[in-house]
Amino acid sequence: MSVISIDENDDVLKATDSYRQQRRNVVALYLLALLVMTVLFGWLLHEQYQQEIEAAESRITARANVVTEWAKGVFAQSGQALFGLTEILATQEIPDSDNTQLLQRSLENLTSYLPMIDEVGVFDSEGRLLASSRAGRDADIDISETRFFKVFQHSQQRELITPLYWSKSDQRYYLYHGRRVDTPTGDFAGVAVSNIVPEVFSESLEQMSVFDGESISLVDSGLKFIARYPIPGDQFPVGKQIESSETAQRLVSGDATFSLSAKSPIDGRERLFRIQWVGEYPMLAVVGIDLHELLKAWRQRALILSLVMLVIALLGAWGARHYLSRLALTYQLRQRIEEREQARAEAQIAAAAFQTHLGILITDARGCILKVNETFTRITGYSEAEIVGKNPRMFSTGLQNAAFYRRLWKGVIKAGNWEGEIWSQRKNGELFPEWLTISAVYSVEGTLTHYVATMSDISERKAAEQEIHQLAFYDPLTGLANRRLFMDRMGTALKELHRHQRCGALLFVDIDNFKQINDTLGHYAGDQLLQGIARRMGQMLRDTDTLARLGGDEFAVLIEGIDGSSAQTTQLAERIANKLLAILSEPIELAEESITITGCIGITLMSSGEHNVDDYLQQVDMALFQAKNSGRHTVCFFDPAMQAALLAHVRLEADLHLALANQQWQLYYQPQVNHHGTITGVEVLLRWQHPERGLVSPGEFIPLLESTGLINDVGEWVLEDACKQLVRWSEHPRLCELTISVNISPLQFRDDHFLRRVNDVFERTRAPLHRLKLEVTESLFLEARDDARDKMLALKAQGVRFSLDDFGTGYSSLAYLAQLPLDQLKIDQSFVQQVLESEANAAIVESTIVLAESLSLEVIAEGVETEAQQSWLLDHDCQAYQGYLFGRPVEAKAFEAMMLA
Ligand SMILES: Nc1nc2c(ncn2[C@@H]2O[C@@H]3COP(=O)(O)O[C@H]4[C@@H](O)[C@H](n5cnc6c(=O)[nH]c(N)nc65)O[C@@H]4COP(=O)(O)O[C@H]3[C@H]2O)c(=O)[nH]1
Repeated sequence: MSVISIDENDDVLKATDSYRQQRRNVVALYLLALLVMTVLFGWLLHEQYQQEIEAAESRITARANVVTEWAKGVFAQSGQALFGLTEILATQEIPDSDNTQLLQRSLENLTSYLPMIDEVGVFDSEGRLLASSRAGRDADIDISETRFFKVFQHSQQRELITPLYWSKSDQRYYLYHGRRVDTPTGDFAGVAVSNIVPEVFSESLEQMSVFDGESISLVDSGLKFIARYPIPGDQFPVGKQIESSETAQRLVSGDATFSLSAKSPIDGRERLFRIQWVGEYPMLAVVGIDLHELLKAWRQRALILSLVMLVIALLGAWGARHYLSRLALTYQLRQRIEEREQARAEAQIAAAAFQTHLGILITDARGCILKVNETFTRITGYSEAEIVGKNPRMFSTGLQNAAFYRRLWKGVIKAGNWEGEIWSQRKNGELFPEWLTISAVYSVEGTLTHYVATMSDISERKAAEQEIHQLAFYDPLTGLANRRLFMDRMGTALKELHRHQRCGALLFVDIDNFKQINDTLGHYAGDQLLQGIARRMGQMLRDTDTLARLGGDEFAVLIEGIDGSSAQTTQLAERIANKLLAILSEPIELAEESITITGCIGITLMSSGEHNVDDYLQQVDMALFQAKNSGRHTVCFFDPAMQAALLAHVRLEADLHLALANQQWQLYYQPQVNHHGTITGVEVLLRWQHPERGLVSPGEFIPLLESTGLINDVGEWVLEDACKQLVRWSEHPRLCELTISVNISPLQFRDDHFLRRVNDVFERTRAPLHRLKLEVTESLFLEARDDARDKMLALKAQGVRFSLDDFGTGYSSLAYLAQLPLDQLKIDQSFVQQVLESEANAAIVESTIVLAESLSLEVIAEGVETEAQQSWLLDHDCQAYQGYLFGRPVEAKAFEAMMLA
């Protein structure tokens, strides 16, 4: 499941993101469309509004023009009347106050034709009323102090109309229209004034037809109300001041004609006003149109448009919502499809996982088998149908006890799972090991629902492991434990010994002359022999003992857990060793031959905590070495003294390597005399001047030199030093006849390079070889006699002589002796020293002397210590001697001093 979850989560997240993005886009698109539509509709309404306003403006402007023209006509009529009057007065002279009747009648006639003029009067140049069209008008009226009169009196102004003017005498407003009256000479003669009644305007306005909401007003230059249609009523009488600061401002700023929107101070309705001066007269024509009325149609259209927009918006919202819900549905569907796909993929994976190389068994919480896979069937042989409903207990073999199963289920309950190796059984009853994993499955609520067991048949693996184990820890030939396992067991045994304060024994068994048997009878027979021996020893030993083959013919036995003293352990080990030897020596049939073999056994005892494995192995090795050195069919216990000796031996061996480089070798010379007691020669004897141990005897180190191969180098040094001595002595008259005998080890002699090395020495030293005697021992001729003989002959050809040392101790064949180019026989000191005491020795010495004589060889007796011995030897015709009686081995200087004394 986890394999696909990451990718699928990514997909789900991507799909969700995409869905949300789409949703955002749709909402944004809708809002944008709404905005565009609103802006469009707004713009449209605004345009229409503007058009309405502009149309209204045009209309009220036209109406204002008409009103203006009409008002101008009123003033023009008044002006013409006054013009005619003044013209008449100018030609006829103004009558004095006493003759005004004619003028008054003219004035009365004039007013009767001009209804808009309430009264016409003529004032003289002093401002006194001369005549009036109104009968009974007070003759004392004087206007000389008015600004109106003064304008005419002091300027050439011909005509003037006032704004509304309150007539105190008449208690009403007039618009006074004055015209200058000149004398025939052109001087100021007075003023003719007509009183225009403001009501004349309202009466005329009433005649005009107005639209709904339209108003036409006339105000004077001081914004006092003159006339209006529709009539405002009593609350707005003529002369009432109209409060409109905006209009006042515009007038002050000099605007002759303008429009403005304002609330009507008369009826309080919002209007668009057109205001313009009536010509040059102090009057304003104000045409207003009720905006509410004006925009009624526009508002209706706006309402309709808004409704349309709302409908469109709603439709758009519905469409968007629908689209979004479809989108959501698609998304949900897709999600469901994906979830289904995912579930299907998971189911496929689960199914694939179920069909794995592992056997799978599923039970319910009570352990009742619900399902198994094919691998399970393949491993156990049970088909699903055969075991569904059963309990897995049917597979238990009885090889695991109840405690094991208790631990198993404890693990499952505690940790949720358990795994381990367990024995199971197939349908055919065959038992097999399996690796079993049991896991408890819990629901989300934490209730145990199932157990899932996976298993793999590990019988092949176990067999392979067994084989590997066998190969790693057992000897393939005999089936016994190999060295590795033996070491391991030893380690374990030592720990056990330490823990329980017990004893044990370690035995090494070695077959005598196994190599010869192998070489003689062949390797197959050798293998059979080893197998036979292993079998016999195995049968003899207890199960608790470990028998191992360490390699070749080397067997080891580990005996553990002996509850006794070391003496008892020794006895037991010895008894076992002797039994083993007895078993070994029983005849065995090999290659159709019955052969009897022997062996040697080394034993070491193991007790608690004293030594480690290596120590015990070393000890038992020494014991075996000792046993082998002691001859065939021997048992040897490890002896600490033996270990000390061996250690000393090892150290000595190490020191030997340094001896030559450090010039620790020294030659001693022991005289050889003839029957007159004259020194005829010397035997060279090697000494080792050890820095710590002092002078070391050749008996200790010669065998070591031989075993390490160092004998070749050291022997060459001895020969060279002896040759140099010969050369030195040959130059001295009293020493020049002396011979020098040099001991040559058989190993040295047998070396392939022996002749070359010796010749090199001869070459280097130029020694007189006829005075050089090489002492060889009988053992030289045990093997490769011909080779030894050839080498002797080669050297003999150069004048070198040969003496056979230690004669009588070896196994020399007399017949062969005769063929060797010997010059001297040296009777071993063991015979010489017992010659007087032992008849046998005397007989040997005697016969040796006879033999030497018969072979024409010289004879010399070594180890002569007493004169009695010498006289016996002389009596028996031995005329050369060497021994303490004549001188001990000494350094060259001491020897020379003795010779020259
Ligand atoms: N008890 C007693 N001993 C006497 C008497 N006269 C001589 N000897 C000892 O007898 C040994 C004679 O030497 P060997 O038989 O060749 O036996 C020699 C010889 O086999 C070997 N050896 C000594 N030097 C050399 C050498 O340079 N090369 C080789 N290969 N072997 C040597 O070591 C052996 C022992 O040498 P050493 O200890 O020097 O012992 C010498 C010598 O000191 C006597 O009257 N009484």
